[in-house]
Amino acid sequence: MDLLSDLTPEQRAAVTHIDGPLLVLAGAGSGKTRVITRRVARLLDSGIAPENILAITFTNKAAGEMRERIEALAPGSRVWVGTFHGFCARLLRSYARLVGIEPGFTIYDQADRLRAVKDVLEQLAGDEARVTPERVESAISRAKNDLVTPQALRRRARDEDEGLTAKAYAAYEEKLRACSAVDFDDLLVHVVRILKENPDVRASLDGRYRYVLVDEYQDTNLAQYAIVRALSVDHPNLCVTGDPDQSIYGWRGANLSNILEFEHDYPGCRVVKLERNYRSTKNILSAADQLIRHNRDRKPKSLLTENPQGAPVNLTILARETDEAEAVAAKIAGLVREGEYNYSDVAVFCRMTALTRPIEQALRSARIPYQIVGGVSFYERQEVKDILSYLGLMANPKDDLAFARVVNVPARGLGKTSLDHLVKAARDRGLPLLAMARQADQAEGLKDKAVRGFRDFARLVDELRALCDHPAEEVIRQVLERTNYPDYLKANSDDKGEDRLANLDELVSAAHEFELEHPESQVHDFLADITLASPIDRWDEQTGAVTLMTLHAAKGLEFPVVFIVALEEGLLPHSRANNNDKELEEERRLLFVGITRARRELYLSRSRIRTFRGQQQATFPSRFLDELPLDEMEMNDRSGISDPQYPPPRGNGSGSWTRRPDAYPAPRSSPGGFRLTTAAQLSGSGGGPASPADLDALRPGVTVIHPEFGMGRITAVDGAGPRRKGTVAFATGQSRTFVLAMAPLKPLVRTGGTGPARSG
Ligand SMILES: Nc1ncnc2c1ncn2[C@@H]1O[C@H](COP(=O)(O)OP(=O)(O)OP(=O)(O)O)[C@@H](O)[C@H]1O
Ligand SMILES: [Mg+2]
Repeated sequence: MDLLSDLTPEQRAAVTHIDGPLLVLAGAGSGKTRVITRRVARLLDSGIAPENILAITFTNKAAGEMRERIEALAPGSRVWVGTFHGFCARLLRSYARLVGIEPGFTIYDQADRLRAVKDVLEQLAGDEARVTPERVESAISRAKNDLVTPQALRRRARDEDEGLTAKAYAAYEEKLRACSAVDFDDLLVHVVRILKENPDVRASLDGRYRYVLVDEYQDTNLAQYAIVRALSVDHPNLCVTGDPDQSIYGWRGANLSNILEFEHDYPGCRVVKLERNYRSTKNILSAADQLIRHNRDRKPKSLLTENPQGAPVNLTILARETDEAEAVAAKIAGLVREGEYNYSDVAVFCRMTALTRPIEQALRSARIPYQIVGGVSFYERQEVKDILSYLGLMANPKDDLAFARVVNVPARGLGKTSLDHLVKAARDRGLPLLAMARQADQAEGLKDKAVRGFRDFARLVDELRALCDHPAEEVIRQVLERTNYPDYLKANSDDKGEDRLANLDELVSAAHEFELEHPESQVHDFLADITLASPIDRWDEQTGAVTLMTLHAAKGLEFPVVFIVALEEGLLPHSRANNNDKELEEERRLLFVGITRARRELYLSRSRIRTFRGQQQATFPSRFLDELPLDEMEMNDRSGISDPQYPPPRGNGSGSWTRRPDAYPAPRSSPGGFRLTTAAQLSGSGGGPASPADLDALRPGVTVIHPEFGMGRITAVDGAGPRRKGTVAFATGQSRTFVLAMAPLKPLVRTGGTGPARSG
């Protein structure tokens, strides 16, 4: 196949550039990923050995696609293509001892890591801890990605909570070490250390990976940056591609300056810009372009395409989230019925996984096949995780987390108290739990029955461990048989029992497939492969199903038809981002990424009332909607409800977003409908203190409007009479407490559904 004929001159320049640093800086859908793939093929064509090439992509999914394309262009070549984490896991197996880790280390996934943080916090602070394990976990992750040590974090701590976080970080690190485990971030951090502290290793890897290619470079973090840099000193044949407008992982430590400073880091590097978009219609690109222009912290850049104008971008407003979901399902059914698209051409994106549930329900009742990317993944299901924990404990007898997970699964009469005794005894002696279980008779406070239980369990695990070098499939079958796990599952499941047994079969076939692909592999290879697989890897294009995923997971992909739902304040942008311009710009880029996934048709929607996490609330339109070219779009209000009047009468438009009054034409009447009206609208009063009737209505759970802070919900009410105070959580993310009798708070009241709507 001719590698160059279907490329533009700019793309060709990037593909044919062989030696020296190269930066491909280009907009969405302009062919960056295509350039990377072609360039690998071209390098091979020009005689470079496959083992000298390292191609890094953002997801395993992208890596798989790239491997396939390279296979088609250059059959049989063994180029290493994968994610940073996959690459580092591999390096670390070879060089683990250089950082004091055993090569048989276990990789802890997100859930394991949270479990470990919880244990550590409990140990340090008991029930007193004022910080949540989730926060500590993300602080640790952040610190690791910024290459900050526990000691350094401790020095930086400014208050008690931060001090506890730093202590927890140190204890967590110790725990991992004792369990001979590493977490996802460690994979990178350890490799950075190896490269830094061992010049000879660095030089030999630099020589081995002579040609390094990194896609989506705008989302690399400091550790990833350090790795790429260390591998490109003697052979700076580094090619990175990226689009600053698509940087959406800042919250996870990605650093945009890696790409912005590339020219400075690699002086004399070649810069190629790709200007033309090959993916989307003019209408879709125009929406993306207008939106992203609202980011101030950005170099101006236009998105151009020679593709057709296409259908206008559609924005539909529905009454409730269930209506929205049904509208999406009905539209998808219609598109497929008309014959132009298959289900697999369609994707539905939302800001958070929790928002997919109503969509799922609607698709199910419309009998539309769908697959979710990023929900509770197969390997996180309890029964699968149990069996994997047995495997983990076999492969790494120091894995205390795995021990604690399965010691009483199936039930062996080893409850929490017994385990606590064992943990204490193990800690006193500096032993792993499995080793302590072998000599459980020495542990203080254990009843005879528990001693026997622990020793039996240790014996079982030791017998199983003898099988460790057998193929994973056989090992799993043995574990199932010797633990009687299937019987336990049958006895302990409700109506899901069959599903759960089927999941175990699925696990056996996964192991079988893995062996076919990796004939020499052992149990820990299989485990590593599973742990590193991100949810998106289990997403299969061929299934003929609609894809449901978060905006974050959609990066790099493309679909003929895209729906983006729940475009509401507090969701997109996320409420967290409200008081922070940087985060707000990242939210805007997130929507930009979503929009630019669409090739031919784009449907945006929101609902006026949403029940989310158990709370029913009136919503505000996402501020980003006002930044779209509404006059070029097709607008469709099917809610039968008018927006609450905003800004309220005495407000001076101080909301951080503005609404064009004509943007969402409200229906004149809403027969049989349901309308939200503010008390202020009803009484015609301004923004002064609440009227006695309003005051009565100010109770927890009630949605209110404040002239300055906008919409919010009362979360708590305290005291009585004129000093009664209420706390309001605003849609902006702020929370404030008011003396209710003095505050200009207006409740949103529900009225009957007749008569003309007074919309704002
Ligand atoms: N020269 C070209 N001729 C025809 N189609 C092209 C050309 N270059 C790219 N494409 C197509 O345009 C689409 C977008 O390309 P690609 O995914 O490589 O873009 P990208 O820059 O990586 O996008 P993103 O920023 O979203 O990652 C793909 O379908 C690709 O096959
Ligand atoms: Mg790409």
